Amino acid sequence: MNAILDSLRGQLVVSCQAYPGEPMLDPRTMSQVAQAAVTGGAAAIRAKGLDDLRAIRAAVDVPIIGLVKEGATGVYITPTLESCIAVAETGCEIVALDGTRRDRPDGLTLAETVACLKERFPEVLVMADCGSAGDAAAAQEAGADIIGTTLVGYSGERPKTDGPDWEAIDEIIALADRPVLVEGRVHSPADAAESIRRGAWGVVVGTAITHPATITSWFAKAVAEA
Ligand SMILES: CC(=O)N[C@H](C=O)[C@@H](O)[C@H](O)[C@H](O)COP(=O)(O)O
Repeated sequence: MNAILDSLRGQLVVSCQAYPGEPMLDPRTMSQVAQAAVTGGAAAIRAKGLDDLRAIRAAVDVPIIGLVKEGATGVYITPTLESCIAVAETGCEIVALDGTRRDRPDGLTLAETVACLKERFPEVLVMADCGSAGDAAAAQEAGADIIGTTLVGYSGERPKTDGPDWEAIDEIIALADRPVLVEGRVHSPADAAESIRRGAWGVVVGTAITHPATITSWFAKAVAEA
């Protein structure tokens, strides 16, 4: 078993991301958030953007799942081979990329993208962010090392549930012959634990740990409705 994959087994990964226009969109801030997450028990960090990735690489020793976002619709998570290479060059152990069956903007297939990235960075692992069980099956075939449920509810194939889409998650875990990281709307420790109980290799939590504006809105809504 690969040592990086081994280190993620049964573990929590924390996604540290801020979005355009937000005050926390700053590499130093994100590296501090990542350090705090590691202190709290994160076995790895997921992060986006080359500047954030470099700052986080300098601040933490745990594995990093890196990505870039190019736009916010369609295929936008590390969508091209060029963007995958740029992420790998920051020193990430794992490159996360769109793992759906949609056309990629550079015209390459997922299999071609994975093969070219691995030829250049043989040690790097590839996490395919999938939107359905169909995507997961295709991503395995294409050579991804890790299947992520990241895009379930965002790619048009599945409705966006309030919490994790357990039906899709169960299907993906049942068909996968390699590690599945449950990611997407895991909003509580109970959801995170449930992911592991259902057979996830690990679980990735973003918003509920690292996005104070959203967390605050949950509390503000509850207080307003009290
Ligand atoms: C769909 C998409 O673009 N997801 C992104 C992937 O990196 C991030 O915006 C999410 O925060 C991340 O997946 C973690 O999920 P959640 O924040 O729900 O715990």
